[in-house]
Amino acid sequence: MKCVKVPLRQLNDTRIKLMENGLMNMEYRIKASDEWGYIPINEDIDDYEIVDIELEPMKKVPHNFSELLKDELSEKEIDGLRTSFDTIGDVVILEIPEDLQDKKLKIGEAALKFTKRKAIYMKKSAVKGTTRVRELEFLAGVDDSVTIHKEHGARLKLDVRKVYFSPRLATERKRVMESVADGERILDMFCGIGPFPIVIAKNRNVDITAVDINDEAIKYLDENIELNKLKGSIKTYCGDVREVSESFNSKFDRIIMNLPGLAYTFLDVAFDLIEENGIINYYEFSDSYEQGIERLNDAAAKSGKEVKIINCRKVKSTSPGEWHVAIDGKIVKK
Ligand SMILES: C[S@@+](CC[C@H](N)C(=O)[O-])C[C@H]1O[C@@H](n2cnc3c(N)ncnc32)[C@H](O)[C@@H]1O
Repeated sequence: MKCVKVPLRQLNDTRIKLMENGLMNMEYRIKASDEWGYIPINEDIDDYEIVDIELEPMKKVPHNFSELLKDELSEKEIDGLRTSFDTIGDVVILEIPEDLQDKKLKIGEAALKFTKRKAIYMKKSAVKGTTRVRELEFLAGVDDSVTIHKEHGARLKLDVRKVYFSPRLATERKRVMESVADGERILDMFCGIGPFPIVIAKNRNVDITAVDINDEAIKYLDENIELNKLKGSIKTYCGDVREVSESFNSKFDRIIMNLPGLAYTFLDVAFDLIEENGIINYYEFSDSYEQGIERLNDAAAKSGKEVKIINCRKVKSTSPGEWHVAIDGKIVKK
C-alpha cells in the first residue's frame, strides 16, 4: 500500500491536510511506529516521502458506501467515486463518470445514506464562465442548494448552484490567514462568498476590501459578515475589479488573487494597488512555478517595481500533471 511517511509529530497535521485534499485512502488504517507515521494515499504526491508498506484494511461497517453499492459497482469504481466527494455544509457534490451515468440515482441514494447529509448533487459541468459556477444535477435527499459550511471556526453561507466555493482550499486559506498580521489593509480581488476575508477577519484585526463580479456571491458575503463574529472589518464591492478599483484611494499591504485561470491578466491592477513591502498572494493553474514567477516578475518590471518570491506551494491537483499553485510575492525596494 502506497503511504506518505512523516515524522510522528507531523502525523495529525499531515493526515488532516491529505484528507481535506481528497488524497488519503480511507480504506486502510494509518500506522504509527516510535518515530514515523504512515498514511495511506490514493495517488503519488509531490513534497512527501512515499513508501510501500502493508497496512491493515479498515473494518467494513454495514451501510458504508462500498457495502451499499457492492451489487452495482466494482470496488475500483466505488473508490473512484469516493475520492470525488466534496462536502459543503450539509450538501454533497459527486463526480460520476460517463460509464456510470445509468446508475447515478442509485449512487446518489447510497451517498445520501452513507453521508447522512441533506442533499446529493452531481457535477454536470466543469466550473465555467466569469463567475466560475458549475452546473449541478440533483440526485437524492432534499433539493435545497443553500447551506452553511463551517471552516476554521467560520460559518460560510452559500448556494452551491449560484456561486463558486471549494472546501479543498481550506488549508490554503488557513495558511494565508496565519501569515497575516494585525493592522494589514487587504484587497481580495476575486472574493466569491468571502472565505478568505471571513477566515482572516475572524482571526485578525484587519481592514479588508472584497470584490466580486457575481452579485449572488456578494449577497452571501454580506450575510456571512453578519453571521460571524469578526475581529477585523470587511467592505464589499460588486463589479469587475478592474473598474471597481478605480475608485480606491489608498493602497494595500496584501492582495489576494484567487482566480487561477485568469489572475495573471489582472497583475497590472494588483501592482498599481500594492504598497511597498506588500504581499501579493497570486494563484494560477500550472504544471510548475516558473510560469507564475515569470508573470509576477514581468508585471513588477512593467510597473517599475521589484518582487521577491517568498513562497510557492501546490494547493491542489486539478488534472494529471496540473496543479492549482500559490505563489507569494513581496514587493521590495528597487
Ligand atoms: C475561483 S473563484 C474564487 C472565489 C473565492 N476567492 C474562493 O476562494 O472561494 C473566482 C471568483 O472571481 C470572480 N470574478 C471573476 N472575474 C472577476 C472580475 N473581473 N472582477 C471581480 N471578480 C471576478 C468570480 O465571480 C468568482 O467568484
